[in-house]
Amino acid sequence: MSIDSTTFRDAMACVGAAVNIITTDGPAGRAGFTASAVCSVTDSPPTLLVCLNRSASVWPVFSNNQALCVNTLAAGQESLSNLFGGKTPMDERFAAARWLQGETGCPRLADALASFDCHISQVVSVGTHDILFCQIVDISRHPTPEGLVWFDRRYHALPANLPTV
Ligand SMILES: NC(=O)C1=CN([C@@H]2O[C@H](COP(=O)(O)OP(=O)(O)OC[C@H]3O[C@@H](n4cnc5c(N)ncnc54)[C@H](O)[C@@H]3O)[C@@H](O)[C@H]2O)C=CC1
Ligand SMILES: Cc1cc2nc3c(=O)[nH]c(=O)nc-3n(C[C@H](O)[C@H](O)[C@H](O)COP(=O)(O)O)c2cc1C
Repeated sequence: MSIDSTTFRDAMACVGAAVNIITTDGPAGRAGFTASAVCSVTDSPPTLLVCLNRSASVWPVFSNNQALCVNTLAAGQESLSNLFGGKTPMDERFAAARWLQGETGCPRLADALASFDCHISQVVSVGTHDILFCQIVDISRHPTPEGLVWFDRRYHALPANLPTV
């Protein structure tokens, strides 16, 4: 059975995922984009993966810099996610938030739920996307996390503590 992309996307729309801003800086310059296709791979060595469409304007920058920071967004950062979700000039994207510099030199979002500073250790191309395997060199976390999930084509806030029933 062959599955068309609308059927695939409609099904994927009901698979909830965290929302992340992936940033980079280095010889090819600074860039960032929003990604929900982010996943833990292994804890030895600590590794995650990020799927990046090769047609995205940011692709050559990530491809050349070989380092990135995965900034997982918190509730309240929906507009920042939309800004990094495409079409907006890069300086405008970064002007909308406060950034620190990570160990790799990549921008770390000051108020992120968690930030994973990484070197890109391996790249595998599948269809339209590159899977970037990222070895983590530093992690920072927010003290009182309130999560954000992309589900059913919109954002949903997750409170820090669900009331007990
Ligand atoms: N993996 C990716 O490249 C993703 C891209 N997006 C893009 O963000 C925009 C808004 O997202 P939605 O309203 O959720 O759009 P949508 O209705 O096009 O997609 C629904 C779901 O399908 C998956 N998806 C969408 N485009 C994909 C792609 N090119 N390759 C692999 N999986 C894909 C994602 O899980 C997405 O949440 C769209 O333009 C979409 O293409 C969103 C999520 C993941
Ligand atoms: C919620 C959300 C999740 C996204 N997830 C991904 C993703 O996992 N991988 C990807 O390549 N693009 C993803 N995108 C689209 C990119 O953010 C967008 O293509 C990127 O900002 C590049 O756009 P540009 O070519 O206009 O710069 C997502 C967009 C949104 C709004």
